[in-house]
Amino acid sequence: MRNDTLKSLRKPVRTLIRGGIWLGALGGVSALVPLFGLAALADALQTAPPDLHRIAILAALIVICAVSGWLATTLAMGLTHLADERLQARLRGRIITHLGVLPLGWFTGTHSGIVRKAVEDDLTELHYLTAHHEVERVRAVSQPLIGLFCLSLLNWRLALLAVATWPLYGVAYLWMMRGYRENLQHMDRDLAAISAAIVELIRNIVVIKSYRQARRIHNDYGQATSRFAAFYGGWAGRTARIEAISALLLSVPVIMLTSLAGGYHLVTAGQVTPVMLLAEIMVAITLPQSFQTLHTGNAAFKKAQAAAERLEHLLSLPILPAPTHPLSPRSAEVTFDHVSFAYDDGRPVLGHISFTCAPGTVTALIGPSGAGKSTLARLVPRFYDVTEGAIRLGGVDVRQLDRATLYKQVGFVLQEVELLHGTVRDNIRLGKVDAGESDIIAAAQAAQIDSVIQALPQGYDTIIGDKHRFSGGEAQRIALARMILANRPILILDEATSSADPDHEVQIQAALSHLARGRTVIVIAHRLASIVHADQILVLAEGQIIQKGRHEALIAQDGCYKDLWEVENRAQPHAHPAETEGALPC
Ligand SMILES: Nc1ncnc2c1ncn2[C@@H]1O[C@H](COP(=O)(O)OP(=O)(O)OP(=O)(O)O)[C@@H](O)[C@H]1O
Repeated sequence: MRNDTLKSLRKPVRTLIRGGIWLGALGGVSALVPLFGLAALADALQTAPPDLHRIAILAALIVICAVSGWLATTLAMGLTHLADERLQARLRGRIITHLGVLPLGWFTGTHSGIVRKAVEDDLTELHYLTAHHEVERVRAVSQPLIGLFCLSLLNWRLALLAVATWPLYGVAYLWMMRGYRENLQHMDRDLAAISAAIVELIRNIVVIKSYRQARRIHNDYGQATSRFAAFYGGWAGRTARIEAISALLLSVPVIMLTSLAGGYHLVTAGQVTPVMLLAEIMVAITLPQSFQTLHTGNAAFKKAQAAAERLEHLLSLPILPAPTHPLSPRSAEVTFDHVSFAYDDGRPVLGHISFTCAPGTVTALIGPSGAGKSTLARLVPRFYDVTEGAIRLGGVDVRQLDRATLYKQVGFVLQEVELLHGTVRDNIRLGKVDAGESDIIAAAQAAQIDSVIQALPQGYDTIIGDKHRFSGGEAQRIALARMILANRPILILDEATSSADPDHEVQIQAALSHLARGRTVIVIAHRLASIVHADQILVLAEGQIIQKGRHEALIAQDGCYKDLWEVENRAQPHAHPAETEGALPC
């Protein structure tokens, strides 16, 4: 299965790789000819008088074979590098295209690591395999085989002599690899424990320090590293000793000594000539390199297989289906028609939700944490597709709109405001790429952020993330300015005031009022005070709408909303949203 994945990924460049493999084999074999040629040359030089014609032919043959061997190898590498380049370009293209059609919801999870790993690490693993390993491997296999075959043509004893130390090496190698897989898994587990301790330390550093728990976390980290050191020290020590012995068995001096000792007997017994022995030595000393190449190549191959599987997984993630006959919405009305939704785990998050947002009205969603407010709001711009029912924009199912039309209709400002690395101007201009300076400034003014930007030494040219960082509330107002510029008829605002302090919240509310004017807005709110004028308030609990209506109507009836209103009014005027929310009675 693993091999199939790798094969199918590399199928488009298979011909180039095969060409590289054949040329690599040719290069490996050609590189052997000079070795035998040198031995024959030594023989020719011994004869008296020297046969100059034979010497010249041999010398020319040696040079031609050495050069053509080098050429074949270079060409082989050229072909495999070309294959790799095409494969990388193709895979990058496929990744980018696929990322472009994945549901937006996929990106809100913790998936950025997968994309980074795919684009950086996994493609690099494939690079080594495609561009280098195939040619190196075919050389590593063909050279010893042909070398030994030629030696056995001269005298089978020479071929045996060339591999005399191999059985000992084989035993040492098998000994070294005993329990390799289990030990590797053990090592992975220990390393994962160390990583977890580091991640825990970094992620929670503020909490850890403020509660003086640094020592406990250091202890966890210390124990994890000690466990790893104890295990790895034992394994690596044993392996290193055996590796040293096996390396010695394949070292040039040991091979030469063995060849000379064995060769001496063969020469004195008249079974081979000294020149034949010279050829044997030259072949024998090239063999360990082949072992080394096969050994490292095998590890690279396994890594590439795992990388191919990860890439295949990424590329096979289900995409957001595109309509075959896209339609256009007839108005900015939003309708939820018996919508149910469950994430991949299958647990129902929303059940049979129905409501309509008339064009140009504000609908507020409230409810306890985990009620499904964000999920509901994110279904409109198709972060995910509904499991049952339908969401319609201007009477058209969102699944019948092509992506460009959908995003032209629906704008969203989410909990995590994303400002890109670039100037403030460019960040606002994202809303409308051809916007002029006056439009940008007008949008920033409407979003109550212009004065903050103007006060910066570089104003709208300030690079975000370089020397300047905006506060959460400021970042949100920049995102709102962007949205004002984008001028979408339908807006989804998810907890747009959550990271603002009370002073900033007033400004954000002003920006929101400007933005909401004349648009259909669905806003997730944590403070009821900010939504008392909403045209419609939906109270959600456990994925169901439990109350619906305007503020006045809702506080006039017993229920969750009235309780919440009382809790909020009893609480300190500027309670943090989460505090009020934690006190939700429903
Ligand atoms: N990507 C996801 N995969 C699986 N379950 C999820 C995912 N996102 C949210 N959930 C679950 O769906 C339910 C509703 O979550 P959601 O974020 O929509 O609630 P919420 O009312 O917006 O909460 P909050 O006010 O805390 O943001 C929760 O049980 C949550 O654990």
